[in-house]
Amino acid sequence: MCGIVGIVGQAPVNQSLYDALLVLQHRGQDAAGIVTCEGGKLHLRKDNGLARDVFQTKHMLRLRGNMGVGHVRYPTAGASSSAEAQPFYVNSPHGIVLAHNGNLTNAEELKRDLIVEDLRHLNTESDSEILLNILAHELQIQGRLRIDEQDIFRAVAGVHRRCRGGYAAVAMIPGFGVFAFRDPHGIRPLVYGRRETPEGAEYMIASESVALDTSGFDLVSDVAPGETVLITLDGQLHTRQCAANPVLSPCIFEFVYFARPDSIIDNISVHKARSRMGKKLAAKIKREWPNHDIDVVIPIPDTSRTAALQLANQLGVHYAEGFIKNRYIGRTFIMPGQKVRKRSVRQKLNAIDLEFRRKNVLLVDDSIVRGTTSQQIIQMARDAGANRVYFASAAPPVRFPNVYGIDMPAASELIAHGRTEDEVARELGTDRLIFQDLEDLIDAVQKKGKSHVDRFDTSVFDGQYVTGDVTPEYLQALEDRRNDGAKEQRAARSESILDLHNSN
Ligand SMILES: O=P(O)(O)OC[C@H]1O[C@H](OP(=O)(O)OP(=O)(O)O)[C@H](O)[C@@H]1O
Ligand SMILES: NC(=O)CC[C@H](N)C(=O)O
Ligand SMILES: [Mg+2]
Repeated sequence: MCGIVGIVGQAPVNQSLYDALLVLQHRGQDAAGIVTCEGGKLHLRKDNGLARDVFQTKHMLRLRGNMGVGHVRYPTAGASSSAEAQPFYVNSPHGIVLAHNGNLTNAEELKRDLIVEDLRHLNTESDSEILLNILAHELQIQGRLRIDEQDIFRAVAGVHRRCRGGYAAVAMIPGFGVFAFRDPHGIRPLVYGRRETPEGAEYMIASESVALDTSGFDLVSDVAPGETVLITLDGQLHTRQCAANPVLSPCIFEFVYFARPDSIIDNISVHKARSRMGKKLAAKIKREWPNHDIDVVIPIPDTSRTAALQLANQLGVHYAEGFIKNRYIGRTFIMPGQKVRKRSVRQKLNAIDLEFRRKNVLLVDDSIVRGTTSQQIIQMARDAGANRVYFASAAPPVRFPNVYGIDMPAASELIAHGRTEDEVARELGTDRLIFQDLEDLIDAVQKKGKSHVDRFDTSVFDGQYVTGDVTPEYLQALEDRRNDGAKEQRAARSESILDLHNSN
């Protein structure tokens, strides 16, 4: 997953872009970048690392201009080298900058077409560079010296015709404006908001509404699937549906894990969705295990807290924070490589023994993916003196790869792949394991049928991919290319940067 942001302001936007990236950091910890536009000139700073490390005062001072685009990266294609940090830039036509969240499923085919037919050069293995070049080509064939909003809408329509997969993107053209588009299934989230200033209105487009909140922008709307939202330099907003058959099917895993709880995605509060997941899980426990002997419910910080608290309330069981999280360690799931993920769980979480000693504990997590966290946490609970250690997951077992922007490329690395729930329980070493049912998860996110979203991408749970183009051969090739071993080998090769002048 990645976080993206774009702003058209009435004053310098560097600080607001930086602030937005800080609150979107949970979506990507590998690299960060900002491009601003000052008159006809673009200023770039991007590198590997967290936003707070990538942007020093000297960089911020150079990021001048009243519009700009920012990105925090969690790689799902190519390598994690700084050459693939975003935003990407392409010189022709007009100079385009782009930041992308998601993953294209027909990247290989597009790459071939770009090189052989569109005569374009690609310098990295990133699918985002492909997306940018498709956009550039579709704009180029409009053949206009002075572009207007119709040219942009036609170019994005071309992107939708050619690209498959998940893509929420923000782009910028010097002297023109910032525009954003969401794929025809709306798989990845994207919102925009408005802020009034004495000089006039300013707009921000971002992956999550929390970025708008913290910079004082009022949420206007989600970008609809297939829609383009364009803000010209003079502050005019234009929107247009650019896809032939848009069908909103957002990724349900955003609600389970990715998004911040204080965000609202497609009109659904992530916090409330997680609370309802806790309620549903409690109902399942009451139904299937009426005589349970749970003494205490303990969440695995951070993401599971909301669901765990509700679960405890519904069961009428004591809730305790038995694990303390080191606030200086980031999210472990989105770290690159299994070795660092494993080490980080232990550095990140430590048990308070007295909450465990001689008790039957129910540990609650939002999801079990590779099992890295749960396996270690169950052992830690035993070491802390727990009598029995039960485990509940607010999501169903993750059994299938994700192809739309979450780096779960290899089925063989998923602990529940090809295993029954009992086998997973044995593998994790828990005395009892309870998974949420998929219908209950959907119901929880859908506000019990009250939401306008009537379909989600639930592929990691049921193997049904909403774009309809994901074949077993594609999944096999993805697994071969991006399993942990292959990624390690790729990381060892250094890549060259061909880009705008990058401040250092
Ligand atoms: O089964 P696994 O492969 O371990 O993945 C699942 C775990 O990873 C995530 O936590 P993470 O530490 O990334 O972030 P959090 O602090 O937001 O919970 C998620 O919340 C689970 O705890
Ligand atoms: N997680 C994402 O959204 C990744 C975006 C893009 N596919 C990349 O690897 O940089
Ligand atoms: Mg977690």
